[in-house]
Amino acid sequence: MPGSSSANDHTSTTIIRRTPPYIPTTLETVLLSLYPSILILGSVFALLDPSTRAAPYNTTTQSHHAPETAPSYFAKKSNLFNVFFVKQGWAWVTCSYFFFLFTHPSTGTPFSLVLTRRRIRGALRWGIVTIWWIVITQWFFGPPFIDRGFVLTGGQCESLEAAKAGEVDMDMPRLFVTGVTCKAGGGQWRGGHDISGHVFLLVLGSMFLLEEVLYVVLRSTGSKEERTVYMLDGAVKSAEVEAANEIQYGTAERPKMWTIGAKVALGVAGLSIYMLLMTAAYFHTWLEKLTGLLVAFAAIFFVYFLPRVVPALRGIIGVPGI
Ligand SMILES: CCCCCCCCCCCCCCCC(=O)SCCNC(=O)CCNC(=O)[C@H](O)C(C)(C)COP(=O)(O)O
Ligand SMILES: Nc1ncnc2c1ncn2[C@@H]1O[C@H](COP(=O)(O)O)[C@@H](OP(=O)(O)O)[C@H]1O
Repeated sequence: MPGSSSANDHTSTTIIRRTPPYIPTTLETVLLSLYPSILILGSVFALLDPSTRAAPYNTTTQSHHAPETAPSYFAKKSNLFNVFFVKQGWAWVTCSYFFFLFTHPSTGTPFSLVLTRRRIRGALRWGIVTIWWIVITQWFFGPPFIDRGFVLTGGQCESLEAAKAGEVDMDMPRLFVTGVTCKAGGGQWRGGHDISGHVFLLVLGSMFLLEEVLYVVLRSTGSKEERTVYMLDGAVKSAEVEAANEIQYGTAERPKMWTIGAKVALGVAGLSIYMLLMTAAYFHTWLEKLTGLLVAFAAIFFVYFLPRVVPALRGIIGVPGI
């Protein structure tokens, strides 16, 4: 019967009611509410903090006007965390994840390049979120989704100097230019809805790392955090029923689960969450932050929730730690 599973003994039948797979676990509920809370916290801070309110704000670039008048170090685009961490964000997520994947004892022999089932499935999940990151921020058969959305909602590249001099047809940039090439050419990217690329990348990258690392570590420390899945016959079971054969360790010889790889990945996720707070406080409108969040959550839903409901997808990309 969907929604339950039963265990028999000689005298009675115990019905175990399991939470449906599409309902987030306690950990996921905490994570899913953490992100909107951070965005609200940062935005409310910007509304209330006197120095942030007083600092001139440029609605075209969605940032504080000039570095000299920025209300904090983190309100400057040139801050080192932005330049070396967020602007290279996917490289940090990728490197820390593969370091974790190839050094954690639960996925295979640490520091060996042997491709176990868990490693292959982990790499596939990374591949899907990476394709999503590319489509949204880098390239989607031409300009990425963020730039296409900007143009579709009425935005364009305004190159005032060149237009004044009669050197450009103002309709051409509207069709062909991306946000990056527009700004690099001295134009102003204005008029449309600019989904926050920072919010998108920071939410996607950190939630990906947390989903991948926390379940592996919690599972191996015997946590009660249970994920459920639909089986092919519609029964709801614990995801554990599909766990790959693994070595059973005695208590004394159990390998360390909080490995350096797990700590580095959680460090990257933690710094991403801090930078998300800074982005929420000093950049973008409420709506741009919200759309960045929703576009990131779409991939998280596909990779971590849908496989629990669709066995065929789970058979390909699996569930972290299983
Ligand atoms: C079914 C699964 C199939 C699996 C196959 C998947 C194959 C995918 C291969 C693709 C290779 C990608 C390799 C990725 C490695 C890297 O990360 S290298 C690139 C590093 N670059 C970054 O990290 C840039 C991050 N920055 C941004 O995205 C943007 O600057 C921004 C933060 C979104 C802000 O944008 P602005 O325009 O500056 O506002
Ligand atoms: N936390 C942060 N720290 C510094 N700059 C940030 C930031 N969040 C956003 N920005 C800047 O605000 C602009 C819009 O960001 P996004 O659309 O990616 O959210 C980008 O400017 P540039 O494109 O001029 O670098 C980006 O660098």
